[in-house]
Amino acid sequence: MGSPFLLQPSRSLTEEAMAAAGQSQDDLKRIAALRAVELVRSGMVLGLGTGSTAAHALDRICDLLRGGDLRDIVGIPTSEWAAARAAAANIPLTDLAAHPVVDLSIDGADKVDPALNLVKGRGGSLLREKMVEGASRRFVVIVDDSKLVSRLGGSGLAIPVEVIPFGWALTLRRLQNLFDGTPGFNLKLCTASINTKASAFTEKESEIEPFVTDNKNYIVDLFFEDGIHGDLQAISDDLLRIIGVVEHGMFLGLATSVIVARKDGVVLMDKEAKSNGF
Ligand SMILES: O=C(CO)[C@H](O)[C@H](O)COP(=O)(O)O
Repeated sequence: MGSPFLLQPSRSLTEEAMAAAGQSQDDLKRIAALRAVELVRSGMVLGLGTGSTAAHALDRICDLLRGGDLRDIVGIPTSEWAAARAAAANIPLTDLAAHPVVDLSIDGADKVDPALNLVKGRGGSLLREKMVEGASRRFVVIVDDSKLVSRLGGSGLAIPVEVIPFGWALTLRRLQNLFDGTPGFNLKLCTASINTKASAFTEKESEIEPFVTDNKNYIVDLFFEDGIHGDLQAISDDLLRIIGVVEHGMFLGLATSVIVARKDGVVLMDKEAKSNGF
């Protein structure tokens, strides 16, 4: 996979660098989103991402529809949030049953490693995101450069795992067992309050209020002090083998390209140019 997915800038990088100078993180997210939306064509089936960066893409698509520059697109939302926002923007919605192949998905990420592997799902939408983006011909990730890491899972940022509520405490112990002996490993059930995390080993199942996903599941956050080491695909396989685990937030090999907005310009990466700009 190579140049077909490299985006051709509509403006020179120098001009873009000037525009980006002095911009806030949200401005950078918007710049990345606008570049991704340049790939959208009339008639496409679009995967609609979730989060503050994806919101900029949704807004831009809405503007293009309103101005008549885009026609006949349909969107598959990756969350209830995206569905509501797209509906408010008059983006016609569909689903994977009607459209099992998605032309283009555009979404943010929490972290991106040099191999274009991602951590996603801090908004709790990882399952639908992975289903829609995994069904996409192209999955374009939009980030500001704070999301770039040399290794997934470090810097206090968890890898979320979606689990079935039934017997969640047992599932959590199985997750603990999987990483027993891993230095700096910790895990917590994600609670409804965004700022508080319940320690699953010290509180009873009935006493905590878990965060509930769009699919009515819970999230267990996995923390690796120094990032996640080893064969990520093997770790993914091990996680998915645990009964009660539905999905996890490592998106391995799914991103076609990543658009990174930095203060000094925009870096476009695809699978062959993966070290560009890191
Ligand atoms: O995976 C996601 C939601 O489940 C988001 O794309 C990710 O959390 C990035 O969010 P933001 O664009 O707000 O920084």
